[in-house]
Amino acid sequence: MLEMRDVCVSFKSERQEKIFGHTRQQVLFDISFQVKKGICLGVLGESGSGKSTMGRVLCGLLKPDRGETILDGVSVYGSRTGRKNLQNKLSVVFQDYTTSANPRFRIRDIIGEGLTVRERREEVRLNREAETAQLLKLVGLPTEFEGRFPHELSGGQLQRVCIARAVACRPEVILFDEAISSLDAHTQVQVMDLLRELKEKMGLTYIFITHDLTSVTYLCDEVLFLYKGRITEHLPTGQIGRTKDPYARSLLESIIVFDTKEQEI
Ligand SMILES: Nc1ncnc2c1ncn2[C@@H]1O[C@H](COP(=O)(O)OP(=O)(O)OP(=O)(O)O)[C@@H](O)[C@H]1O
Repeated sequence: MLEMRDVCVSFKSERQEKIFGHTRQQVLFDISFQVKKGICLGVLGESGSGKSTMGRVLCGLLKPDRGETILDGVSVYGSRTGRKNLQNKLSVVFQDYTTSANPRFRIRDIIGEGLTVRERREEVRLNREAETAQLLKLVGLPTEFEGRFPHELSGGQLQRVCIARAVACRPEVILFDEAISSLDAHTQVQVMDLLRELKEKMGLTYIFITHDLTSVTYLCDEVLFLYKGRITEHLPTGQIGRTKDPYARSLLESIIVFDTKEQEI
């Protein structure tokens, strides 16, 4: 189980007052929630609400000012063991697949980064060729792609490679930060179907950060709303219509308006 307890984050503000020292802008306020194993938790909020900052705390990249992230009972920032535990169990897929895949690497080397993590953790030597072929198959890509460079793939195909890299180290949790946002609608659905399938097959837990309500309803079991750095609601996706969160309400209303117009046509 993954948990955040009373997490607060602030950044140094640009408007520093020399006489009184640095001023800080707080972006996360007492964030607490739990994600059970096998659940896909959607984190939804408007731009600047703190979603990516929360993601960075979750994946070990940003130590909070206060509070804790706990994975399977071990505090992530409390000790080196905590960070190792996180590195062994959590993978990340970012939005920008073009920069998160080294353009000079062939696809087999990109997937190989994930295999290296597994080799180190399990202290084994893997048959990389066979593993790469298996992973490409798993994400629905032809095995011949292993010799290609990133620019020789479409955006959707490259994001599948990034997903293959993320699952290559056999994680328990995958954090997706706007991972499908820059894909076209059709490819988004294909990638979400793939994510669903992988989750079932591998018993994975997902944290799915997005500003898109539709993808949350398609993929997530639970949804957490962030508004100006605070959690305003955490509820099962099936109950999303009951939300009182202002951002969620505005999103829901915009969808209803869209449906009405469609009917008028
Ligand atoms: N390294 C940083 N230094 C200073 N301020 C930061 C830093 N990272 C984020 N912020 C600020 O924290 C706030 C939250 O940013 P964050 O990227 O977490 O929002 P978000 O909800 O992910 O937005 P978006 O959907 O646009 O990516 C913003 O006001 C941002 O300017």
